[in-house]
Amino acid sequence: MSRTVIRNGLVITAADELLADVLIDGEKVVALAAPESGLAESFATGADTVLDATGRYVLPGGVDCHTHMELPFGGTFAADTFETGTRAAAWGGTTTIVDFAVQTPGMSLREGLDAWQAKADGQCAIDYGFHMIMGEVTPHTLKEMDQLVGEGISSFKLFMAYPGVFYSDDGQILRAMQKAADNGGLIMMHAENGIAIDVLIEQALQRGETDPRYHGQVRHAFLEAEATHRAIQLARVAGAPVYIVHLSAAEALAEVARARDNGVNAFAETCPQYLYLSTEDLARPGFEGSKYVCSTPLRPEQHQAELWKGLRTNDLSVVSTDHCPFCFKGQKELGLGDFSKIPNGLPGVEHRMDLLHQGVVDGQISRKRWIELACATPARMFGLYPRKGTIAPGSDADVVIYDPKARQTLSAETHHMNVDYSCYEGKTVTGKVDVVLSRGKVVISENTYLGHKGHGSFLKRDTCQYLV
Ligand SMILES: NC(=O)NCCC(=O)O
Ligand SMILES: [Zn+2]
Ligand SMILES: [Zn+2]
Repeated sequence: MSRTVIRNGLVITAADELLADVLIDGEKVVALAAPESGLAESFATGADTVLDATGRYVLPGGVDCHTHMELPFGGTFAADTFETGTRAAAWGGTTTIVDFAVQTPGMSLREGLDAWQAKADGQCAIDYGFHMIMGEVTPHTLKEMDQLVGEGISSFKLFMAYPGVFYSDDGQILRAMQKAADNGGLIMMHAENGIAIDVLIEQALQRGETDPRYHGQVRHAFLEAEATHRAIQLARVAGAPVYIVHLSAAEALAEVARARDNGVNAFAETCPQYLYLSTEDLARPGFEGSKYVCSTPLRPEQHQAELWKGLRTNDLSVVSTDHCPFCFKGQKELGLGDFSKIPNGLPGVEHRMDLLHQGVVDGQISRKRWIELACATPARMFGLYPRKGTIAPGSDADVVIYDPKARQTLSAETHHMNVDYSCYEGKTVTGKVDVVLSRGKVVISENTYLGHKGHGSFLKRDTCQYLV
């Protein structure tokens, strides 16, 4: 078993900031020691690796609880495999992902889960877990939910959008929520009124409105708010918690805030794209806007201030990426002449820690809140805490040494995601990952990837640890 010491850094967790040495034995953190205590020196005599973090932050590895490696969508597949996507995550200081296994209608949850386990097994650079997308709510799949919770797949995504693909109606949603209330599962909701959106898509296309910007117009903020409200009320009736994914509209946030003010276990995440990008990007000339097509869609810029506020008040509890990359060439281009055929999703798994840190630099959130949103709360929400999401004795040694002063310019030329464009091309941010450890192993150092596929292990998760 190898020993590692990280010396003299500012250790930041959701709860504390302290100058400390971090002592790691094998895959686990064993202690945090005051630099003047002498503990690190004696530990270091037997240590294989001593890392100096002077002037830098020492952070828990990021937990990205919403990614889609290899997701089939609109006749194509998300361009990152588990190998390339988890490697890119590591480059950006994320050491855990929770991806979505997919149950295709007509198949069982088990078949879907087995297929996704096979895609990920032996491929990942960092640890990974799975949520289950329920393509169909039937008596059989409802029963399977119990088994999956017991196997560490303790969260289930349902869709109020995409009729004919993943869509569940209110009765199906209620049944799944009742089941979750019983077995401790957490229902994750894609909250958009897909039936109404499909009418608006048809009408827009009939008017000849085919450009990417119309994707944002038909997926109206009111239809996100309406679905969010409905999901929360259904959850209340079922007596289950609900987690709204990829929230982008201020109106939807208001629904979550209102429910939370009334003590409801309603939670929501947003994503960096909604904090930094807008309908202006969807309206870029030519077909450039297709690079920004995702659902829920980007909103007008004024929504961003509301989302940052939600992150401060905890009406938004998590920042995930919803990483779902499609190349511009050959994939986004499937929607040339018809915005509804553009595969939905943006690349982002590599940049979440940096883009949120930019929120610290800009005075939007504190350093501890940064770690709470990106590491601790996602770990708690999805049953991984304190193994993941913090630096404490007994935690996995998933640790990032972060330079808060370094400047970097984001670009497709330099990113590691398997996609031919960057949503943030040319954007300069302050802060950069220096060193990343995954379960005690250095996987990124001196601008070099030192990890390997297969290092990442499957995480059997507990149920949600975040209920009020
Ligand atoms: N969000 C998105 O546009 N694509 C990924 C699938 C989903 O999360 O709905
Ligand atoms: Zn979704
Ligand atoms: Zn998603």
